[in-house]
Amino acid sequence: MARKIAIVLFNLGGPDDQKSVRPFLRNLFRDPAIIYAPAPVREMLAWLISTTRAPRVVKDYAKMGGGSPIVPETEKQARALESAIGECTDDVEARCFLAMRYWKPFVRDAVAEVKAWGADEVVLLPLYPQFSTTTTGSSLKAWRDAGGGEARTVCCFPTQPDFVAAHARLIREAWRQAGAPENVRVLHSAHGLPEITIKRGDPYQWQVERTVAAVTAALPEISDHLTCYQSKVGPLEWIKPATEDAVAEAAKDGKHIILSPIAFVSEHIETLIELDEEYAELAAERGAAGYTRVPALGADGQFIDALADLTIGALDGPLGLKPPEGEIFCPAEFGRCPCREAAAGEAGDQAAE
Ligand SMILES: C=CC1=C(C)c2cc3[nH]c(cc4nc(cc5[nH]c(cc1n2)c(C)c5CCC(=O)O)C(CCC(=O)O)=C4C)c(C)c3C=C
Ligand SMILES: [Fe+2]
Ligand SMILES: [Fe+2]
Repeated sequence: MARKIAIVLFNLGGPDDQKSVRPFLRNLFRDPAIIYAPAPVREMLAWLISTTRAPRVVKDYAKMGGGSPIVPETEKQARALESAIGECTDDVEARCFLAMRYWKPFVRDAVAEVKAWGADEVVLLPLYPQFSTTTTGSSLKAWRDAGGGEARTVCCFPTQPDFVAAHARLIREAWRQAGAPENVRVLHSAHGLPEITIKRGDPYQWQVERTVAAVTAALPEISDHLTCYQSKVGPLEWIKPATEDAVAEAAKDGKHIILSPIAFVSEHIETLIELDEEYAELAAERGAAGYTRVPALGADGQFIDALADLTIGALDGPLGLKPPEGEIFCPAEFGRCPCREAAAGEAGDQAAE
């Protein structure tokens, strides 16, 4: 009988209609991985921020048909990944389950569905290429808290070769479709984080830089690249440069901007509204020579191959968390990356043998 492999795809989730915008935001701001404050203060802040932010954000979701496309987009990735695994392995029945952190289908729903299906093996595959305590860390904790149990776990994949090649190809295609302008600057835009999160040892920014270095190396025909960070929320200092400032600066320098979402793997509010509307308008206002947005990876075949490779690699490995690509470890200052914990665990096991 074929081995039943459950692949759990984690992402942030998004409201599916107008009335779920506020509770979705409330779930997000209640997360201790997002707001570092004692529970009563956090609960109060979550209520306050979601109540005041929702009316503005509802309008943005309305432009996308009322809700976020993140679940339908992840469903497409899930079906494509099931086919890809089926093509490269015998005796395996692979099924993907969606586990969204702040809206339906929730992580606890995925735990129940995986159990009901009767999986022989479970692979946890966060759809966040770069590890952050605010995303992957929070999702894996939610999995444990919901009684998901130990499973083969992909930590992150910032330099997975097919992932990097897919990004480079989509950037090259976008540039050529824009007429291959010479005065081009590629802005690799990642979701930002508060500086305090990085100071506490979050490896996200370091990993984003590794992704951009690898993608840049695969694009020798374009020499001008910049990494920047978008979607700032709240009063804290966030990591810089802000994408907004990078767009304005590139426009001032007379550049054609190619904007690539380097840390998102599907289209959602922050690509369709922030990149396609807000920054496109800013670029036009400031007189940029052009503005071309590279699509998110979505169900791109080469990206799906990357996910299949990560899944098969995880199945070949031990239970628990597998360091990214087996060997890349974040520097010691980023102690909150679980790849360091996994490495420390293995070293301990070897010493005990
Ligand atoms: C303090 C707040 C936030 C941090 C830190 C943060 C990190 C972070 N988020 C993503 C990916 C996504 N975020 C999305 C929406 C979203 N994120 C925040 C706040 C923080 N994110 C908010 C308030 C929202 C909702 C929209 C809004 O009010 O502006 C989404 C998309 C959801 C959708 O509905 O389409 C994604 C995906 C990453 C990768 C990340 C850190 C690495
Ligand atoms: Fe976010
Ligand atoms: Fe790491």
